[in-house]
Amino acid sequence: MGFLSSNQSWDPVEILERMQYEQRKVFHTSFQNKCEGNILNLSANRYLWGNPKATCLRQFSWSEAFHIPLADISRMGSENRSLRSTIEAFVQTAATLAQSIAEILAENLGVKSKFFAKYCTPSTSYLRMNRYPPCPFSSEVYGLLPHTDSDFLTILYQDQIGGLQLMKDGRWVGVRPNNNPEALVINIGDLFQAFSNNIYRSVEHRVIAQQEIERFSVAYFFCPSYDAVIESFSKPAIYRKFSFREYKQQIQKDLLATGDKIGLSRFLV
Ligand SMILES: O=C(O)CCC(=O)C(=O)O
Ligand SMILES: [Fe+2]
Repeated sequence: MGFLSSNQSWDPVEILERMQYEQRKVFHTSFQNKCEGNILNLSANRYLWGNPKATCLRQFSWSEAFHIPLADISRMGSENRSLRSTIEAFVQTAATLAQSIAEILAENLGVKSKFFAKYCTPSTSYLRMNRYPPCPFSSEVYGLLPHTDSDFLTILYQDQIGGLQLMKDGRWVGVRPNNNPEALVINIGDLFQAFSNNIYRSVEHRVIAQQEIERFSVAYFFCPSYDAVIESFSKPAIYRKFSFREYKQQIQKDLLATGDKIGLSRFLV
């Protein structure tokens, strides 16, 4: 048995180191390969770069990503065996953590809910590997445009470079990389904001581009199945109830029409 088949016993630091190594390897293949090859053999090529809707530098994200529906992991072939087993190990840990945090956050609202166990599973969630290449005009362009995440919560692992910022009391604040190599960033997403009736807020965040060095991060988006209905735990509800499918479709529609995600304000009562 090789090292990679024994991932059950990897410790967390090992998983994160492996993730960084594998991520570098796949991003450092040619642009053409990433764009045209569907190299991860997903149900559709989920390689993204920049922002197709940008009409000026300020609207452009100086980054590339693989956005992986976790239901597709089983499709990843033998040429990606080590990446796949690393993602599986990462997901196993992140999924357990996300489930516990979601339950604790719900209990804190006084809700003892089976919702997350029922509707949010590893196969309904997503993994996004991000790379931010060095940017010659880093003061004029974002690494990743300001946005909120369209999920319940996000578990993010960032390397030591820095650049992530979040909006706090009307100001952008840096989320500096932690010296602890196991540190993860937990982010509340739009769905928890709706579920908690604005008690928890989906944090707006962005990534600053770096001039000299590349940066990597990996995000686990804790999402429900498409038919799950998200509804406020208390009355009167600020947002009408909606299915996750409806939410995603509305975001796509708005993105196509305006170039921007409008998000929860579409669902105000
Ligand atoms: O790279 C980061 O630090 C943030 C990534 C992020 O916000 C995302 O993938 O949604
Ligand atoms: Fe994000």
